[in-house]
Amino acid sequence: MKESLARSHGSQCGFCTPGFIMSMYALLRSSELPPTEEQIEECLAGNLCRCTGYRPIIDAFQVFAKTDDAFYTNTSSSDLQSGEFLCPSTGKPCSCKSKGLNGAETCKKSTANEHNYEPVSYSEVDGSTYTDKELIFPPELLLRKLTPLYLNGFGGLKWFRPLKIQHLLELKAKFPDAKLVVGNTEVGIEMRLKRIQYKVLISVAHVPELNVLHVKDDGLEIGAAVRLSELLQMFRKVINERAAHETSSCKAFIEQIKWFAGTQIKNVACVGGNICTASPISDLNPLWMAAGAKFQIIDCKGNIRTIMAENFFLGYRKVDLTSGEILLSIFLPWTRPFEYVKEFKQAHRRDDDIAIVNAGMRVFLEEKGEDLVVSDSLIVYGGVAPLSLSAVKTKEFIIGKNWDQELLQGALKFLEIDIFLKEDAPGGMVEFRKSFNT
Ligand SMILES: NC(=O)C1=CN([C@@H]2O[C@H](COP(=O)(O)OP(=O)(O)OC[C@H]3O[C@@H](n4cnc5c(N)ncnc54)[C@H](O)[C@@H]3O)[C@@H](O)[C@H]2O)C=CC1
Ligand SMILES: O=c1[nH]c(=O)c2nc[nH]c2[nH]1
Repeated sequence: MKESLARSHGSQCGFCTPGFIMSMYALLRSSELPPTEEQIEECLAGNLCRCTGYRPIIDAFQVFAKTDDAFYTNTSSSDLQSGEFLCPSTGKPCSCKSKGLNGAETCKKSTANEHNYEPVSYSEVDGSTYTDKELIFPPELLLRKLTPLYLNGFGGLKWFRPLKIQHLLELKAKFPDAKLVVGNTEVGIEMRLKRIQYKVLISVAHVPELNVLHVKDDGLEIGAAVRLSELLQMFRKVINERAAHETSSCKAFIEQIKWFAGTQIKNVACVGGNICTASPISDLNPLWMAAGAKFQIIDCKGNIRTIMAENFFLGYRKVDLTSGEILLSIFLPWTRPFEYVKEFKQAHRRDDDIAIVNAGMRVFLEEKGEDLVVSDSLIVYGGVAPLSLSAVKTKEFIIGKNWDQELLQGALKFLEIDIFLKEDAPGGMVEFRKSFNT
């Protein structure tokens, strides 16, 4: 990997290089099959480079991708004699496949070779020529039995790691202002950069009730501590297994999680942390609201109440949770036939960037004679107010109307009323942001 990156001029100042290598290494080590080009791009999305640009870096790693060699030549794979190998660098049948990585005998016909560039073929780098494969992850760490933790830090800081919900609720009763933490992607920033001092921290990452991921008849139950990578995996699974009309929300979430953050962040950031932070530009909260999700909340005594996501967000980073309560789980209903959910995000850059404006939208249509009539809907915008904002008047306007161009033109007018940005609105770029709303 390092060699390929260097030969492709994918490293300049070198600062980002170890990160790129480790992301690629993690992908190769954890993939049973050669990764696709898309997976390679996805795994690098959390790494930033400010010197070379991404093209040479992507090029360097694409040699590890599973591709059909015939794409690069005029010869189709079916023209090849059985057992013949098509060299990815020359596009001609050759035997370079069987040679070693250090390359004395690798195919030398490439024109690129004149510039001392010898691309390595997948068979040489997928590890099949090595017998002693490295372990993906030390199994003893995976198998290690977790124990509850109680640690004391500087300045009287207390850190707890309960493993049972009952223990968590007892801690919450004893320390109502304790800060829960899972991925630490928000709390860490608050403590380090904003210098906020929390006296008591409770890691809820390993509480089983907060990690459930259940496929039910009417939807998906998602524990508040479920990491976004796990959720993404589950969404991908259910869209393959369930009727297409049921998973419109899941598809919208998949698309939005793609641009949420890099893999490293998605591996640790949890669903509940994103909801409870209630950031006005949260990428997922408009979707939970639009998709009709319900939140289950548990108090210190174990009482559970349910609230629609739509009613959970009260103001700037303010949610409907008392100090003794925590978010337990989220219920995402399957969509019905003629019910559609869509996501939207505009940022300065596609990968790894905070939204300027984002949205989640749902419409449920009913057949009335020849027409399709809007029976229910919810349109929610982020980045336009102190909280994820539901376009209430637009919803009222479109319900009961035929799904056509006239409805669209009328709805756009109501959106301008619902999503009103003052000239001095926090976040700036008012005209730019207005242009996305409609
Ligand atoms: N595109 C986006 O929208 C992105 C959002 N994020 C982050 O996603 C984060 C979520 O991930 P983590 O790192 O796990 O958050 P975290 O561990 O830093 O916790 C975030 C907040 O959620 C609270 N919290 C966590 N679980 C809770 C629960 N079950 N009940 C009540 N409150 C709870 C914590 O006390 C804390 O205030 C958000 O806080 C946000 O900053 C990160 C990257 C991109
Ligand atoms: O709502 C959020 N959106 C983001 O893009 C983000 N990045 C860090 N923390 C974040 N919170």
